[in-house]
This record gives sequence, C-alpha cells and structure tokens, in this order.
Amino acid sequence: MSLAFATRLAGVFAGQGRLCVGIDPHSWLLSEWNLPDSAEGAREFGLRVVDAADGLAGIVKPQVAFFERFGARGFDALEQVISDARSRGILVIADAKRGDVGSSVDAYGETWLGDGSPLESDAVTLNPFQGVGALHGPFELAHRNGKGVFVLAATSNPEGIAGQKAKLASGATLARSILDDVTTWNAAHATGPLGDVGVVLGATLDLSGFELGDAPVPAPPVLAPGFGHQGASASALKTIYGNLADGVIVSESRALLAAGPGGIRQAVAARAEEVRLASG
Ligand SMILES: O=c1ccn([C@@H]2O[C@H](COP(=O)(O)O)[C@@H](O)[C@H]2O)c(=O)[nH]1
Repeated sequence: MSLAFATRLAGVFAGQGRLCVGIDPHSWLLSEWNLPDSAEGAREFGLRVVDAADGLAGIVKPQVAFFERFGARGFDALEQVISDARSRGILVIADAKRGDVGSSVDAYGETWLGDGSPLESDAVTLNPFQGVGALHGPFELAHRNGKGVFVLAATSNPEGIAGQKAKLASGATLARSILDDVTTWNAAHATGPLGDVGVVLGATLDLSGFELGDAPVPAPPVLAPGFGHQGASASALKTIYGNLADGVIVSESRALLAAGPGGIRQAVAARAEEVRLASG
C-alpha cells in the first residue's frame, strides 16, 4: 500500500516548505535561457529547473501545455523532466487540467496517476466542468496509488470569476459547490487532517466573494497559482487564504523562471524563505 499523497505532502510541507516551482517553458523564456524553442529546449529547461529546485523546494509543477505543443517529442521531454524530479524525491504536480465524461477521464487518470505509466506524476490538475462526480475514477485511482488530484474551483484568471462565483440552485457558488464535493469525497477517504483531493484557488482573488464557508474537514490541499507574475505576494498567504491557509501550496512560474539559468537557484532559495516566513 503506497503512502497517501496527503501524508507525503505534509512531509514536504514540514521538510522543504510550501513553495512549488512551476516549469513553464514559454518561447520567450527559452529564448532568454539561450535554448531553442523546441522539445529539446523544453527538456533542457525543465531539467535545469528541477536541478535548481532540488533541496530548496519540494514540489514542481510542469505546465503540460508547453511540452504538448511539440507533440510526441514534447511528451518525451516531459517524461524525462517528471522522471528526473521524482527520482530526486521532488513531488510532481502535472498541470494538465484534464476533464471529460467519467469513462474517458479515467484514461487521463491512468496517464498521470497510473503506477508505471510513462507520465506518472504525484498529482494532476483536473477540470470539473462535466461535474466533480465525473472525476471520481481518478480520485479512486489517486487514493489507491498514493497520488493527489487538484480540482479547479476558483481560478486565478479574471475571465473565470463570474462563472465560478455564480450561484447554483442550492444557493452555493459554483466554487463552493466544487469545494464541498471535494470535501465530501475526502471525508469518506482521508485518514488524517489533510485530504488527497485538493482544489485550485487562485491567489489573485478576493476569496470572500466566492463564499467558501467554514474550514472544510479534512482540509483540502490548495494549489495556489497567481503568486509572482500574476501579482499576488507570498507574504500575503494567510490573508488571502484565511482558514484554508494550512493546506496552501504556493506556486510560481514566470517570476522565478525569469531569473534565468544563472539566477534561478538563488531566486528559488529567496522565495522559499519568503514562503516559509509567511506560512510559519
Ligand atoms: O487558476 C489557475 C490555474 C493554473 N494556473 C497555471 O499556473 C501557472 C502560473 O504561472 P505564472 O507564471 O506563475 O503566472 C501557469 O502554468 C498556469 O497555467 C494559473 O495560472 N491559474
């Protein structure tokens, strides 16, 4: 039986802290890093970012889109980046944002959370547009394999706010309803204070407008993009997340990656310390 993702995540929080280094090989970043805008460039970029994070941050988040654009070679590069990070004991959250009817989303689950799958990661982001219930296959697989899932609930981009704040017939906002569904699942499966299924809540948002309610039990891990380049500051972590702050993973991509190959390790070290102070 694998160790639960929640347990592994709690271990990372205690050991290396809450910083997650995003691996987003944008064309312009590859150019700044003197790398070709190709699968080979993305592979080299990803491996260097993993190396820079090693020992300083316990989590990385490759953005699948930036590898996928190179087709089969991009996926080959991504496989190597994921495998390198995991072999160093760094947790990998594949930011793939998959979603579909249950019978198809199960295959996405196998891809990212399957034991021995070429793209096997520690957790994956999923899109609940077709209903959180449609994602139960990957939730179950995650639970069996010691993996995690992060379900989009309130995303960091302004275009998502209106729909995610909209009220359902129950009176709950869509974001609240997603959080409640995740909490119900975690309550039936978690063995500790943290669940294996988390939510994505953007750090750029005023979360009070989403009416998320009291602290859920068990607490969901919260993947929190929006720090750095999108404007949120790690020092405001507790103010932004309130009663959800204990589960927050602070994710930053461009603000760290823009430091370039010569400065990335120092940038990660500085941000890791900032996050440690903010979450202490
Ligand atoms: O709500 C969301 C969900 C995911 N993302 C992803 O996180 C990173 C953010 O990158 P930065 O450079 O730190 O802005 C990127 O991969 C997004 O696709 C998000 O931004 N918001």
